[in-house]
Amino acid sequence: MRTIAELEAIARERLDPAHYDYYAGGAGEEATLRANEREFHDRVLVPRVLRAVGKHELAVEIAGSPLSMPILVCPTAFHRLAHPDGELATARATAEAGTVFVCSMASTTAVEDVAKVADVLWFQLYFQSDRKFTEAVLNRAENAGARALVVTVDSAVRGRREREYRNAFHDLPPGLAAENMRDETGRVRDIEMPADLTWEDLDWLREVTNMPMFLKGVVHPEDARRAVAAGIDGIFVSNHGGRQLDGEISSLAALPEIASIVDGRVPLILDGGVRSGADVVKALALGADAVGVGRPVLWGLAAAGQEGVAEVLERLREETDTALALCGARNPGELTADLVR
Ligand SMILES: Cc1cc2nc3c(=O)[nH]c(=O)nc-3n(C[C@H](O)[C@H](O)[C@H](O)COP(=O)(O)O)c2cc1C
Ligand SMILES: CCCCC(=O)C(=O)O
Repeated sequence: MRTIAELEAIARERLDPAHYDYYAGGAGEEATLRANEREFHDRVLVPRVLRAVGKHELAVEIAGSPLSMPILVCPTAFHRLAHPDGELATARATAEAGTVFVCSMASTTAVEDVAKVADVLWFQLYFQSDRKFTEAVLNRAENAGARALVVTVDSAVRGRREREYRNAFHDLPPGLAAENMRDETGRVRDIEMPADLTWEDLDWLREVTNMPMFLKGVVHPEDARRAVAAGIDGIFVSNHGGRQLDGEISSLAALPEIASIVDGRVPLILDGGVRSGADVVKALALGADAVGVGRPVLWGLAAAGQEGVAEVLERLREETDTALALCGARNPGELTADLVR
């Protein structure tokens, strides 16, 4: 199995440089993008020994969805830029790995088609000010079989991504479209960033869907507290892979305080900078119930389609399995904060 770094190198050769930059890049000077990975390296594991870990397991359940391992695939836009099979390839590999695929609102394959090949499907939403349209998209996802809604809240406006400006990357190539943005006339709408979204709108969202609802992009402990009070079903502790607010706290650094405030009342998913099984174990030890991966999946997809995504997910599974046992834990729930310094 190739490493994630090897797959990224292949992806970089294969991709149009503007598309590689779109995937790889972050906002501003990319300080937060780098901090996400650095934060994992700056923390070390202090494993326990002699704990009879011969029978250990990785499966977890999050908001009623079964995951064969505490790793899910984050929503990322435009998979058909990476590979002609696009989201279908990613969803198939994720189903094979037995975990959750979060379909982006900005997928280049309609959520109904993704649902046909996915196993456990969640749907990510950018709230649109046209509520009728927003409700219609949610109905499409729910009717297709999505089992949870992930509302992205870290994107009141789009982050300033210098690589996109430099490459003048504004549009998808001909033939590709954000298929969930088609209205009843078949026209594809532009995706609006939800600048005026408030907690009250979340109440409305909960009325129009039965899916459990996650907030994605929370890093302030007070927002986590408020989310729990508002009856939210789970939180993605995330800075959008460093693509929104440059200078923002790394997601791993934000996690412990949020875990302490939430205190197990709702599941926490950490994303941003997860690149190895040791990273997964560190995040779980510091309070995450699962982690999400974004770019590694895109590198696998661009390098080798469905096979490449499968390679990334299997590598992360095997590394996590090894790291868990070497830390003296028999399941993700046995990973505790004292294992990380
Ligand atoms: C190319 C790309 C596109 C993304 N598109 C979305 C999106 O459509 N919706 C969303 O909520 N997050 C999106 N994200 C953020 C990811 O869901 C996730 O938070 C981030 O990639 C995690 O960091 P990592 O790439 O270091 O694993 C995107 C990230 C990347 C790299
Ligand atoms: C309009 C699509 C936005 C995708 C996104 O969230 C990202 O590029 O980070």
